[in-house]
Amino acid sequence: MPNRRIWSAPDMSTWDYIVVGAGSAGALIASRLSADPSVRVLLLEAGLDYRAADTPKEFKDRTKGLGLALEAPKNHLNPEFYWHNTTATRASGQQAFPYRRGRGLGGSSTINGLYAIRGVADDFRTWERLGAAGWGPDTMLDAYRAIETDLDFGEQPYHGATGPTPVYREPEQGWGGVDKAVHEAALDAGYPWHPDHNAPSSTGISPTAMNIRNGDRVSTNHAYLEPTRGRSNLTILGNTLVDRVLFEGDHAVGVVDATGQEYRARSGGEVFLCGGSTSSPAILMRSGIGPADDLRAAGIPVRRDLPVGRNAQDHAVTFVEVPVMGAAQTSVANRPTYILVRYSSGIGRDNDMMLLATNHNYWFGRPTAGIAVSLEQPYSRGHMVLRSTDPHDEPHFELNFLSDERDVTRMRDGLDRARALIEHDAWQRIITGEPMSPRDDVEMVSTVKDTMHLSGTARMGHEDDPEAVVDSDCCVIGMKDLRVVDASVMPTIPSANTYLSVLALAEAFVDRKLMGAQS
Ligand SMILES: Cc1cc2nc3c(=O)[nH]c(=O)nc-3n(C[C@H](O)[C@H](O)[C@H](O)COP(=O)(O)OP(=O)(O)OC[C@H]3O[C@@H](n4cnc5c(N)ncnc54)[C@H](O)[C@@H]3O)c2cc1C
Repeated sequence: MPNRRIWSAPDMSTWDYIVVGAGSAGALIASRLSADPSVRVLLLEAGLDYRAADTPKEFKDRTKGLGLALEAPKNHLNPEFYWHNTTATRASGQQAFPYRRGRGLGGSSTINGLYAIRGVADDFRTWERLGAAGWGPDTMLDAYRAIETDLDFGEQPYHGATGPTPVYREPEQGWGGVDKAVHEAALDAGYPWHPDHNAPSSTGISPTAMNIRNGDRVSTNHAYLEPTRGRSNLTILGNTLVDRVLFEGDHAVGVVDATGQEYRARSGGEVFLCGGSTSSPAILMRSGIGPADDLRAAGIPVRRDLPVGRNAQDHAVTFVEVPVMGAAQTSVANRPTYILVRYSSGIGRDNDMMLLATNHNYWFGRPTAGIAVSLEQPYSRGHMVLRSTDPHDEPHFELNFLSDERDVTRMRDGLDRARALIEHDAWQRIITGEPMSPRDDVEMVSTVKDTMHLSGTARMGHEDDPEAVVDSDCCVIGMKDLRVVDASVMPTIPSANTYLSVLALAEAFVDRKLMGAQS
């Protein structure tokens, strides 16, 4: 696809805001900030700049993009839309594995699985408790409302009806046979039904919401950049791989890309890193901001000793796989899952566990169906390894899944719950063979997978907190005019797939910044 730039020879001298990364958070922020015609915004993106209507067909589809990303080898993936060399070792004893991120306008929102699930109030009470002042449940609820048009429950006071991102749930007629079996079995097991998992305090069985309209993906390129990219004060530059931040003293004054090209902010302007939880910490480290020992080992002069790349969290997932009749595997658009079950284990906060109906495992190249067990509030923590100072060298992550005994206990219990559901008559009507699942904890650890929801690698917190990288205004601690605003700054991963929470975080950040500018 050609790299289309609709601007002509912008004045590159100075900018009020330089936003690095046109993904989920970056697209929203650039779009909202450029609503003020008096400021000049530069949005730099490593991947393609393209019009939303040119999104490849496989990513518009509500099923295929997800399947392709999960386990497919590199040559099955549309090369322009992924970062290919980021890797992660999920758990002790496992091999390093490609860890997928989206590249190009929309970032991961162009390739993700479209689950549109909010975190729970308890998540944001925890953020505040960990020092993220002002990031509590009320702030996040306002932001969730602002970003969405809920197509099913938009009239409810806790939903939005005019935001850029549509949220849709497939009615029961469209579910697969496995979705229906999970629904029936879970009801009989005593899990409550709630038609809207995004309603405050909801728990139990719900249809999974998706950010689609008329069956098609709505990425941040569609929702935020397409309507605003014609603004004369917003310049989007694709194919621009940012290497590091430029400083004068403690002030960030711009960035430099991998070719050596510099982009400068005007005096008092700012740099926002929105490269996502794999890239923003790497840019910080290449800029001399990170754990001092790691920086010295990489030969990078230390500008500021901060725990960048630590605190890495993702939702770990294991499976009970079951051979089922072909007819039970089909659903509208052949999507693998329309039903989930959330519950509280008693070990974590509210809704710390999730079971996902899986109509088919074509993703993994196997003919089975089953139930995925997802640990929504891990206690285990991982970290980033910067491979080199070359910006083309993507980082590696040691995720350390199930390294905390509380995670092992909950995952073991989750597998038991999934196996119990499969004993139900509803399953016995569709099952054609023996269920398969990890036989013991060792097998569980050796087969656990990630969900590509990496968060927390530049954690928000109080500026005196030795574990914090940014303060509650997302400013890098000890530096000036430099902020990180993306999944990296989440103090703990929310108890849900991360996309809506990243958008809400970016939305709340812009509100906070604009309020600050007025006061
Ligand atoms: C395959 C996959 C499936 C997922 N499924 C779901 C799901 O179903 N539901 C859900 O809620 N969440 C899902 N997620 C997670 C969710 O999409 C992410 O948490 C969220 O989109 C992250 O937003 P972000 O802004 O932090 O980063 P991103 O959206 O990844 O944006 C980062 C942007 O920065 C750019 N960038 C990075 N480095 C540089 C650099 N050096 N210079 C210039 N640009 C740079 C990138 O190319 C990208 O465009 C999935 C993620 C993946 C990868």
